Amino acid sequence: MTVILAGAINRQNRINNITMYKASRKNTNLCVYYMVVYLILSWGVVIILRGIRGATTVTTNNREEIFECVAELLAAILRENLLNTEDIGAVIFSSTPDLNAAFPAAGARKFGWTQVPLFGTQEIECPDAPALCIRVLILWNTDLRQQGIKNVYLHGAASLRQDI
Ligand SMILES: O=C(O)C(=O)C[C@]1(C(=O)O)C=C[C@@H](O)C=C1
Repeated sequence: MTVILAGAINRQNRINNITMYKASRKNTNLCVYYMVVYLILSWGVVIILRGIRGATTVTTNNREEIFECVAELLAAILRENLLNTEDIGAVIFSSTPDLNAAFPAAGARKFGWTQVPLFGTQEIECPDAPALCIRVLILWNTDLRQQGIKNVYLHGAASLRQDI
């Protein structure tokens, strides 16, 4: 009686093991299948952090004018690059030493970039460079190549980088 019972349990164990093995094989196959589909769909789509440069000048060290010019510059960069602000990693502004009436970052917030990390700094005083100048570097997560980036230089800053 005991021998018959032990034989039956052994047989059941073997069946259970085979069933579990088949189930795990099926799961592995499914995983491989999903990985292959994912790789095919994402083929060639690589998101990289790239920089968009821009600069503009104001005519006086005036808060409202700084805000207006920052808004104008950011709007132009958005338009040229079809930017989605969700994809912006961070934005760095610089102002020439003659500009202290307002932070360009405050202008960017007024423009609507409330969730974008913003930072400002002072540009070095270079005698040959345009005065009253606000520069920006936008760090953008994009699948574009460097040549696809449109940099925007407005007003007195238009002469700064004629090569790009
Ligand atoms: O692109 C500008 O805004 C410039 O003034 C040019 C330049 C450069 O030589 O690349 C010079 C100084 C700035 O800090 C950033 C860039």
